[in-house]
Amino acid sequence: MTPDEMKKLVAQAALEYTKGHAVLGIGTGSTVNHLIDFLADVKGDIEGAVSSSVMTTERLKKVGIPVLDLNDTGPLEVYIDGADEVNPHFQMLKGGGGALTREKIIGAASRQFICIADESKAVDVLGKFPLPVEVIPMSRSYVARELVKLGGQPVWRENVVTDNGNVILDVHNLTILNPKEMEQTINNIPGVITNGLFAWRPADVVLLGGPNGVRKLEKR
Ligand SMILES: O=C(CO)[C@H](O)[C@H](O)COP(=O)(O)O
Repeated sequence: MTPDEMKKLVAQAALEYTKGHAVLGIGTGSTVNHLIDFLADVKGDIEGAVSSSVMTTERLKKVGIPVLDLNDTGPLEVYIDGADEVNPHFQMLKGGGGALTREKIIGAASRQFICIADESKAVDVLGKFPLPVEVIPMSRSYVARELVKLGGQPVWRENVVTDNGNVILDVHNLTILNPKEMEQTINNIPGVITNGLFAWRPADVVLLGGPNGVRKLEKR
């Protein structure tokens, strides 16, 4: 089974969590794209979705699902999104697709965060995948120097402008033994909008797709 087939499998399994909810929060990425394709088949049950990126907005509109403003919907019951890494505490490293800030906002505004990923994303310690940090353009070099002081090697994701008009530094070689502390420390650097650690707001349910099917991990 290819990684993409595993993503498709797990996306289909996530449909269970959309039942009974007229408004959904929808993340960004190739796994979520499969979910949107499945949602197209049940769109009669969906009033609309709050989208975490321009890419997701376009895809939702294409399949005929109305895109709603989080300011109008109020708190959401469920947010479904992928991850670049997820640890045994359901803390995630996200933002490979550059949508981390809106993803973090919708995740925070939702009662349940469902993480969908292929099983290669499950790790013991976060940080092998470079940690994305969204920064205001004028602060890029300053923030990069501060990230070096934390032991990382920031690389500017050149030619990428986020949906919020900012830039991204991908931080390599960080040892993230305490994800909550690292999330807070990086977010305290002036110029940082947010970073891709989802430690303070971990997932509530993790669905992992693998060759033997979907493994469902729920918090006790
Ligand atoms: O955080 C993200 C986008 O900003 C994605 O959820 C993450 O990069 C996983 O993507 P994919 O489903 O394509 O593997």
